[in-house]
Amino acid sequence: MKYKIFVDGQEGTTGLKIHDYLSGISNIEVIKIESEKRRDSEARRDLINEADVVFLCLPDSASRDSVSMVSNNKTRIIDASTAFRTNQEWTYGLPELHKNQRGKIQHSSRVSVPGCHATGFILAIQPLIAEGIIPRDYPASCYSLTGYSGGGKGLISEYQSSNREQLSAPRPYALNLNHKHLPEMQLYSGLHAAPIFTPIVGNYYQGDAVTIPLFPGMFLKHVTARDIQELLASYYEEERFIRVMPYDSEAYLEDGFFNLMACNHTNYLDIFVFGHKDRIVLVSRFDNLGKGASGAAIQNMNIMLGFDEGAGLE
Ligand SMILES: NC(=O)C1=CN([C@@H]2O[C@H](COP(=O)(O)OP(=O)(O)OC[C@H]3O[C@@H](n4cnc5c(N)ncnc54)[C@H](OP(=O)(O)O)[C@@H]3O)[C@@H](O)[C@H]2O)C=CC1
Ligand SMILES: CC(=O)N[C@@H](CCC(=O)OP(=O)(O)O)C(=O)O
Repeated sequence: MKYKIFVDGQEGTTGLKIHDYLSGISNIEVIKIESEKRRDSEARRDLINEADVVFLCLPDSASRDSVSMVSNNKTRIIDASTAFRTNQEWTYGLPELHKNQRGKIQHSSRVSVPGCHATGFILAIQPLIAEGIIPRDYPASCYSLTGYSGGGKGLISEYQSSNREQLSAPRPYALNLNHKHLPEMQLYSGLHAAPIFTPIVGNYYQGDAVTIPLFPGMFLKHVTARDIQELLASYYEEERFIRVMPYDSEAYLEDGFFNLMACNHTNYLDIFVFGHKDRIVLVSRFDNLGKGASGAAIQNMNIMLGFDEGAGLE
């Protein structure tokens, strides 16, 4: 039997990339909406209820509308928006989070795809909190360097159609310190308070690196950067898409600089541990359109339908 798959938001950045991935997967039938009807509620309602799995690649409010259109017990939803990420009736689609998270995703009919920056932050810091190294009341902070495709069609068109000089330099944003990923960063990392998070968008299409500075003097146990690398490597040893890089900071730099784009066009997330016994920096590197969005959405579908987890992704 072929599973019917519908992508609501099929002509957006995330939706188009999901279609690319779906074209490499067997045992599915992709059902599409006529282009001119893609915002027509009745046409969307019909396809949503016909499909076995629906990807929502929409703004939050449109995602909520689509979920309210489901009128059967069969349709399973994978939502790329922020709308349901901390909703306890939904499953957070980060299979590597805990040993039992993959099983929850497999049996869930409502799965929320994590935000790109949140993915990088949580995967790097959560094991250290769970292992009792970083205290839950640690005053965490992080910044993220991201390509402009993370901002969807609007930001892509701004970068590609304008020659305003200020777009050539990296631009910090969310300086109100209320970025929409903070609630999920706090909830799934296990921290008591959200981190101070300042993302920075650069004049390149895709690729994201989340950097977390840490002071070992504030930890609950005496550990060095090398110990942290060993702990993370062991925590993610069996994970196919999480690669914890060996501790040897200089080896990862190209002429002294870090390459933000080395995970592009893959579903990998690489974790680096830099530093020593006094100062540590964790860096998560990934493709914001891969493990940060569409790749993660496909990985969740594969788990939910019992497919090979890497189907279409490798
Ligand atoms: N880009 C990224 O890296 C990531 C994006 N996300 C999330 O995924 C979701 C989609 O983002 P992205 O693909 O980047 O956004 P885009 O702006 O590129 O695409 C949004 C899509 O939603 C459609 N849409 C907008 N409003 C409505 C509406 N009222 N009814 C029906 N369709 C509507 C648009 O239709 P139309 O074709 O007519 O414009 C378009 O296809 C967002 O929630 C975003 O936060 C998550 C992780 C990363
Ligand atoms: C450059 C840019 O604007 N990036 C987006 C992140 C996109 C993403 O992962 O987040 P959502 O799934 O929550 O949309 C931002 O920082 O808001």
